[in-house]
Formats: sequence, C-alpha cells, structure tokens
Amino acid sequence: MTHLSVNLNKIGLLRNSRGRDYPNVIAMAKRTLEKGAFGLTIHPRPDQRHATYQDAFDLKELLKQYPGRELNVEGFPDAKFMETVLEVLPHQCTLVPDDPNQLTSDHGWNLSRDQDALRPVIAKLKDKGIRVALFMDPEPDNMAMAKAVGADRVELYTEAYANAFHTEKQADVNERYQAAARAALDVGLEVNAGHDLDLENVGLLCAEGNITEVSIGHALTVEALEHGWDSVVNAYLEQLA
Ligand SMILES: CC(=O)[C@@H](O)[C@H](O)COP(=O)(O)O
Ligand SMILES: NCC(=O)COP(=O)(O)O
Repeated sequence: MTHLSVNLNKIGLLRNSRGRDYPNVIAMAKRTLEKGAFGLTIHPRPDQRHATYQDAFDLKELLKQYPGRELNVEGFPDAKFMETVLEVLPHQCTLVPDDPNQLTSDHGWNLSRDQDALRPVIAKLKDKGIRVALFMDPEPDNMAMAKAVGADRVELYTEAYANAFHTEKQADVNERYQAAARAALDVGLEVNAGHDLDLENVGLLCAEGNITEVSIGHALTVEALEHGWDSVVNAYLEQLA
C-alpha cells in the first residue's frame, strides 16, 4: 500500500484568484481527510501564489483532530520557509531546489553542489522531529549522497515518468524509477514520489511496493473538475490500496 498525500496548492490558487476565502483550503483539507487520505501537502512559494505560509499553520491545527495523518510542507529552504516550518512543525518537510520565479518544480537537488548547504538545514529540521525528504531526480547513484547528507526519504520527481506513460518508453522509464527507488531503499532511505502523477499512471509506479507515499495535486484537481473531489480521492485510494 502507498500513502496518498493530497497537494492543496491548486485549491489555494483558486482561493487567491478572488481575494476572498472561497474555496476554503481547510474545508477542502477536512473533506480530503474524511475521505481517508493519509496526508496533506502544500508548497508555499515565496510569492504565495497559491499555498500561503498561514495555510501551513492552519493545516497543522486541523491535523491535530486526525491522529496518524500527516502534513507535508514542501519548498526551498529560504529564511521565511525555514522560519515557518520550524514553527509549524509539520510531520514531514520536503526540500525542493526551486528558484522563486519558477512556474513549477522541474528538477531535483544537485547534491554534489548543494550537500554542504543542505546538511545543516536538514539537521535543524530533524532536531525538531521533522522527517526530511529531498526532491530528487531518479538517479540511483545519487541516493547514497542523499542518505549521507541526513535525509530520511527522497521524493522521486516523476514528471519524466508521467511524460513517458502510454509511450513506447513506459516500461524502460518505469524501470529507471524502480531502480532509483531500490537504490534509495538499499541505503536506508524511504521513497516518496510526486509531480504530474495522475489516476492513470500512479498504479504502475507504485505496483512494486517501493513507494511509501505519493503527493498528488494538479491532476487530482483537474480530474475532480470532471468527476468530483470525493470520487477522485476515493479512486486514488483504491489504486494505492
Ligand atoms: C515539488 C513538486 O513537484 C510539487 O509538489 C510542487 O508543489 C508543484 O508546485 P506547483 O503546485 O506550484 O506547480
Ligand atoms: N510533490 C508533488 C506534489 O506535491 C504535487 O505535484 P502535482 O501532483 O501537483 O504535480
């Protein structure tokens, strides 16, 4: 079984587009947890285009009513992000090497370059009891460095997997991700995955049992426009059971 963490960024985007609290992120988060999702993810970016730093506080408060469920806060460890995460104390923090003005996340960490900067950041988060995941490209050779820098988990960046799905490259690319996952597991890391996963492609990625948690937001929100939020969350839970 793979845990489903629903990313609420796009609910925040809709909310922010009218400057009032509709849709309400907490109401959608509660609905999502009531349907049985394991966790919630947000990625507050410096411009707070969708998820806000305040959302992190509000979601942590909500999760106190749901023992065993988790909040995952993703982002680049700049001063405001770290200040927020160290106060909110989410169950998990996924560090992502995004620049402030990126449209979306589109690459994993370059640990050869970034490990010295990341090590104290990871230590500070872990000192507060926060599980730390690193957003990584699916390169088996990089998993030992992720472990050495102190991460508990990696999150495999799955855009390339999603792009290859339903093409002649599907099997080879999936095997590349499974090899990266096995390499991470071999050095004592657990494996998350996310970005561009959807109802069609998530099952194959998780079928071998290497993936502990997937975080899904964009496609889930789009699928919900057609099929309804509750039924889409249910469909993911059935896929991941
Ligand atoms: C890290 C990652 O791939 C996603 O979690 C990210 O949160 C997507 O960000 P946007 O929702 O801003 O595209
Ligand atoms: N870490 C991936 C995530 O949280 C959501 O990514 P996406 O499903 O919005 O592409």
